[in-house]
Amino acid sequence: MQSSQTLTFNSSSSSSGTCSSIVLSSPVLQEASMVVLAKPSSLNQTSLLKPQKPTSPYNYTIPIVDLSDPISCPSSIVKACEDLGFFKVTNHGISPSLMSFLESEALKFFSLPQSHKDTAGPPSPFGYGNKKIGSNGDVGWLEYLLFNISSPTSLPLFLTHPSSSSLRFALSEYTAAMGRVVGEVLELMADGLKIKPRDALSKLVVNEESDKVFRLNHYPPCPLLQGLNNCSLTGFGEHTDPQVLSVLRSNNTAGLQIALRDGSWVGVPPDQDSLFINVGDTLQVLTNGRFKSVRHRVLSNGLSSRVSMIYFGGPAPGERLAPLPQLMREGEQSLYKEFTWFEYKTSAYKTRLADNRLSVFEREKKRSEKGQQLQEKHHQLFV
Ligand SMILES: C=C1C[C@]23C[C@@]1(O)CC[C@H]2[C@@]12CC[C@H](O)[C@@](C)(C(=O)O1)[C@H]2[C@@H]3C(=O)O
Ligand SMILES: O=C(O)CCC(=O)C(=O)O
Ligand SMILES: [Fe+2]
Repeated sequence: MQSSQTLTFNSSSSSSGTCSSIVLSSPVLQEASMVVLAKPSSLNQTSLLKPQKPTSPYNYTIPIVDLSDPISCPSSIVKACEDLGFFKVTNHGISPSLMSFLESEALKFFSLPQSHKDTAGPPSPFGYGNKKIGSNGDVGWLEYLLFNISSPTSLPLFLTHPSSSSLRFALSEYTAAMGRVVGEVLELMADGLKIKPRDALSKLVVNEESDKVFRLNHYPPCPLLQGLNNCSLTGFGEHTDPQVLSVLRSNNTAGLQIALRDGSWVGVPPDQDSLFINVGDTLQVLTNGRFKSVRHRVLSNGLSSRVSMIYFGGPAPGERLAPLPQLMREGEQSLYKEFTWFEYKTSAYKTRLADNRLSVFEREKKRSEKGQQLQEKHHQLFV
């Protein structure tokens, strides 16, 4: 087993960075003994640094769905969701100026003094967060703003201040546009799945009560990492998104990776003009596992700042979630016990980022199904 050494450092002097201490474990440091450059902080036991495999991060072609091509869209959406649970959307109609306006407003916020930003946190679960993700011990090299955009009254206090009016305006324009994109993609998906009504999926996430969450992530550069080859920093650890669909837009800084079905990781080339869609756990349930929620993470090389904005389209708290009957073949059993979105969220918030949040809702396989599976395995092995 590979041993790892520890380097704890402080980068609080970086112009845009606010992260303090992390621990490195890398092949580069194999020969080094423990080097402590700064006073350890509460996060110094967390290994955020990963040795990088020397393969090209872009050795896989991400499926592209061109929204201006209504003929090919439905089937290409379904294929991408079956193969990967992830795709890139072009010609989505969102103006580049709206995307860059929100990006610059987000950067303005993240450039404020730490003490100012801290007044908008800690996230519980909404608000400003720094390095800590969720409340169960996950950490990453990032700071973020998390908003519940389902109801205007749940916006954080700092956004109601006149000095935040541009950010508030950018957020409201952008999230409204994202709501329309999610609705359109889900209708095209229903067309591709050949199910009726067309809004069978979209109606879950576009109504008044739907649970809509929005996230602005800022991954600051990490100057002390520069020059360390083959190392990367965990910005956001691996996970699946809980909702139906998530729509991500980032600046042109790399870092996002997705897991293929065989568990290998591939880098997603950044493209600030496009949107990236993740299948979430809920869509996996609605399709009875035909679509899988995609595991993804953000690793950064510490060189430049990454800004991402993600819209998470979820159902209403009381919505009962089960595979859509229109998608079930004759005799097909649901893989999941029925549950409400409220029940799923309550359970999800007790989990760590990397956990499989659907496992508690999986149905126990019937004896006959288990027997059948064993027989199939036996057949594959010995025939
Ligand atoms: C560790 C956690 C953070 C998270 C809530 C959770 O307990 C497990 C799911 C996490 C996640 C991942 C996708 C989204 O970024 C997020 C907002 C969500 O809905 O589920 C986060 C949650 C969070 O950051 O609060
Ligand atoms: O910042 C990114 O690019 C991805 C972040 C993410 O997966 C999330 O916030 O759920
Ligand atoms: Fe995510």
